[in-house]
Amino acid sequence: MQPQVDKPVNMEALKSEVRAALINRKSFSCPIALRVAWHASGTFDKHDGTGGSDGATMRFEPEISDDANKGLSIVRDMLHEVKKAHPEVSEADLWTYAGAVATEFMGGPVVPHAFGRTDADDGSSCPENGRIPDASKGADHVREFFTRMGFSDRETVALMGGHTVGRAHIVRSGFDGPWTRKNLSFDNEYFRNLMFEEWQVKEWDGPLQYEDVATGELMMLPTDMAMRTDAEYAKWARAYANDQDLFFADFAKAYAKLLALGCPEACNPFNVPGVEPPITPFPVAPAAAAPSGKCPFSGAGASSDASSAKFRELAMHGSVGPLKKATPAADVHQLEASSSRSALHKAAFWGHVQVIDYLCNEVGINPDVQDVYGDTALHDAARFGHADVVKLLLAAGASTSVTNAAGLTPLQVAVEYSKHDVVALLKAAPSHSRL
Ligand code: HEM
Repeated sequence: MQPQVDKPVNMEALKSEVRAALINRKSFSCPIALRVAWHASGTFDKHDGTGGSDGATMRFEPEISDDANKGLSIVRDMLHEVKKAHPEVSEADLWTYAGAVATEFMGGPVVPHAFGRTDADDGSSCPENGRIPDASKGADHVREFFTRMGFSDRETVALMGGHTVGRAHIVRSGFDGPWTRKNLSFDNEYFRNLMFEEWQVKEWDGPLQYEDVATGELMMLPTDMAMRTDAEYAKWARAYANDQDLFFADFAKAYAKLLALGCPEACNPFNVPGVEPPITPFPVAPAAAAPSGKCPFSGAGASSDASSAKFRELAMHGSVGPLKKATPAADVHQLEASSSRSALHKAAFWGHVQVIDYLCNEVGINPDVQDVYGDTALHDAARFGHADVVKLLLAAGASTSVTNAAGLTPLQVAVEYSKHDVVALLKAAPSHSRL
């Protein structure tokens, strides 16, 4: 078990540092932080007490390679500086805390959260893969998985309301599109869309998903549709569509319960005086088996051009097909006014290899443009360990010698974030500069 530093947590500083890590001029990462905390916790099995967020086991094999967790390790890197500044907070606590406060940052309810998780040393306490529900399945599957975690139907539907923010990405899950129009705001739009819009099967060459009949711009997964077609689930989905306060109250309790599953007693936020109890009690796991230790962007500012902003957004989401279609109408070199970030920066940040290939080799975007932090696309790719992106950027002639506002070259950034593959690539790269 990782050594714990015994010092009180400065909650005010921690919250504002997490906020700055998730909401800044590079990205608005609250939705993915909400999802990471759910995936870290949603492996819990009430029958034997295995799984759950204690141990931060998503850092290790096999959990790190579970298909469901594709693309999620980036959040750990986003929180790297916060972890460094707060050695008294375990990674396991930091991930769940980030999920809880991300909800609040997006305008959602305050989610009760308590510390006390520890970090495992290795993957020996990882649950087996396949414990996160499969989006292509129906109500029976959803009920089986959430009952295994210890949730009632009402709590399950409230938790599914997490899809009111963020979107699906073909490159991560194979699905595509947002559930809501205001997908960086936490509200009950997911339930209003699900229950009051008309939905049809989307005609495309991807997996089964649904689109709204009126515009085709919104989507639902098969598991989302189960919240409408299953009578018991639909009762709660309708209630939340009609009453946002009820949704907020139920989501806060259900998500708080989720984040504390399988964790030491200190992490149970409902033990804190004044915090309302969860809707149904915590599942009691057999003691012997209990694990011991383990949004403020887009905005092409003054030079605003909707097509160019759309182009950058598609690059950010890794949607290479639509990006190609959007190219003729866009000023592909235009930088986002608020951040000086190009489409290349945005794709490099999230590791979208196909988009980088297209932008470097067909569009010809200058890879050495620096954003407001002085970072080039190579700095962003190095920070998050996107080795394949680094290779493409180097092949496109990206400079290895540009320093960012912190005085660091891409190589120094990769060393700081322990991205060993990228360090090797950058050390082997011929040193050159276009500047
Ligand atoms: C039956 C259960 C669930 C299934 C099958 C499911 C499936 C998915 C899938 C396929 C995606 C798209 C990922 C991507 O392509 O980037 C996604 C995204 C997301 N999920 Fe779920 N999910 C479930 C439950 C939940 C719960 C309980 C929460 C939170 C309380 C949640 C929060 C999110 C968020 C915020 C995103 C957007 C992430 C982003 O924008 O990067 N999901 N989910």
